[in-house]
Amino acid sequence: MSLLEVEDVQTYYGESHILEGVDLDVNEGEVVALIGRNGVGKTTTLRSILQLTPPRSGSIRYRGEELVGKDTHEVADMGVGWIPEDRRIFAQLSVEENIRVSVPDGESIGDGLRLAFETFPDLRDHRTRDAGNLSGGQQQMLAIARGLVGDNDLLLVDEPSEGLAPLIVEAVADALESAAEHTTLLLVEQNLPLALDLADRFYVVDKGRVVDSGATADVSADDDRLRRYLSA
Ligand SMILES: Nc1ncnc2c1ncn2[C@@H]1O[C@H](COP(=O)(O)OP(=O)(O)OP(=O)(O)O)[C@@H](O)[C@H]1O
Repeated sequence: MSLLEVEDVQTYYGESHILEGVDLDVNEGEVVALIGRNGVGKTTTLRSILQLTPPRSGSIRYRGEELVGKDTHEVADMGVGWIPEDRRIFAQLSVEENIRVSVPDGESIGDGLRLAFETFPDLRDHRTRDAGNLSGGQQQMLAIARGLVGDNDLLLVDEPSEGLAPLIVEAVADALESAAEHTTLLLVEQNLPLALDLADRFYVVDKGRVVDSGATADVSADDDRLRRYLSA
């Protein structure tokens, strides 16, 4: 049994049929990338898993348990974390406070801070700064750190490199690699070389369906196999 099993998921926004039967699996410990053009349904796939936009039909099982029909907070409580495109850190809170509030009730805040700062030493250097004053890359690291200390076994990460300068993208990639030592990652990433570098396996989404998948070791970023789905 895979950690996450998505089967024939059909999701709508109103009457717009966005996901037309998405199938994918994520195994424990893996990094899996969802790739594809703008607007093909990658974010909607993550939102469907989280039950933020509940699918109209299909099945999404996490550790064998059906998520469709649950509330988002129940999915979160089961250990599925989300790092959305807009990162959603608390700009007015310090780096440390942002991490503290992500540690679930009953868990050790000290352990959470240790994990965050060991994984992202850069954040330790800025622990008292307001998160809103961090660079875009540091904010992304903080968002990932918050996901990590949230006691999540699966993190859904949406476009972590978006809007970041190339040097910062490298730092975020390192951060995701560190995160992957602790948790399973399902990653939406438009930056194909980055996605292939980070992930063990990929799924190509096009027009609301998975149209290709495989091991990242078997493809390269300039393969026609991938390019034909990714160029505009
Ligand atoms: N809240 C919404 N209401 C209506 N339509 C939406 C909504 N959110 C997204 N869509 C539409 O659903 C389709 C899929 O969007 P989605 O965000 O999943 O794509 P994506 O592959 O993640 O691309 P992007 O990188 O642009 O986010 C798009 O056509 C988009 O316009």
